[in-house]
Amino acid sequence: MIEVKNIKKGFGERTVLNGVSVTMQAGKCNLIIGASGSGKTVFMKSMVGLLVPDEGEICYNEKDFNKLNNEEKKEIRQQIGMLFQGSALFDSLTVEQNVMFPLNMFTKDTYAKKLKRVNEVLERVKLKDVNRKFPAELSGGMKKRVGIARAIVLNPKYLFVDEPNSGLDPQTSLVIDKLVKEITTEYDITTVVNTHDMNSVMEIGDHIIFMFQGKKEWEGSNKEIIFNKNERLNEFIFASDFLKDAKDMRMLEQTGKINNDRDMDKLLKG
Ligand SMILES: Nc1ncnc2c1ncn2[C@@H]1O[C@H](COP(=O)(O)OP(=O)(O)OP(=O)(O)O)[C@@H](O)[C@H]1O
Repeated sequence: MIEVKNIKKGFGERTVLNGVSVTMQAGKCNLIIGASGSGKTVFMKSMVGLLVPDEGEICYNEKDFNKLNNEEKKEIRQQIGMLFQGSALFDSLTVEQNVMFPLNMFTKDTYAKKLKRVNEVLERVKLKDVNRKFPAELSGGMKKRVGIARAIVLNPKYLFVDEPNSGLDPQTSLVIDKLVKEITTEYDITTVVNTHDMNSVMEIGDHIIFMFQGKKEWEGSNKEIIFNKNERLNEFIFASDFLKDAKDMRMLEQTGKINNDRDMDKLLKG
């Protein structure tokens, strides 16, 4: 369980996070949305311990991460998988070596055991015959899948994903979203995703946190977001492609019918 309690973080004069409190839902996809510069990345970096908040607590199982000793921090870190923007694979390492990297760092397993695990997770993300390839030889979507394989290789309890769809076409984005959602449910992971992508919000957003100027402005589910009455959130979502879907949903509510052939079942599924 991840509980964020009133965290504040600034750089010099600039306050970036201004008292954020939220509980990430266990075994669900928790999405952080908000305009560029609203503090999403700083928030995520604070949660994984890459940044130390000026005030407040980031609690894993009710213990403040920043008050743990090094050994205890290492234990939590081992339970955290991360998928960075752009996948952040090591260019000079093969796919197999990239995915094996966390196992080399955190385990003393034999090579054979590590290789077995690497192949298991590559299979899970539906990648075959890529062990010997280098990242430069892969498509953007394949790189993301390698990144996901690496993020789950240690069987994490927590998965942090920064902008999973950046640089991907809509079709590939959907595949990656689906994979993140499936893995979250299958392995009972608490997943936190930073995203700009409103399609992701509808597809995988079990719990959505809307950030505005360093504060949590709204939180709710992907069904609640459609009919929300928060002005700032509506301004944000109406500036995106989501507008069309949200308008359709409202019309459906008001008139009982929609004026185009969009797949409402798909939009409503949760
Ligand atoms: N290390 C740093 N030093 C100084 N300022 C920083 C630092 N990291 C982030 N900031 C500032 O904090 C603010 C929030 O940045 P952050 O990257 O969290 O935004 P974001 O919501 O993730 O934006 P985007 O969607 O564009 O990635 C920005 O104004 C940024 O310039």
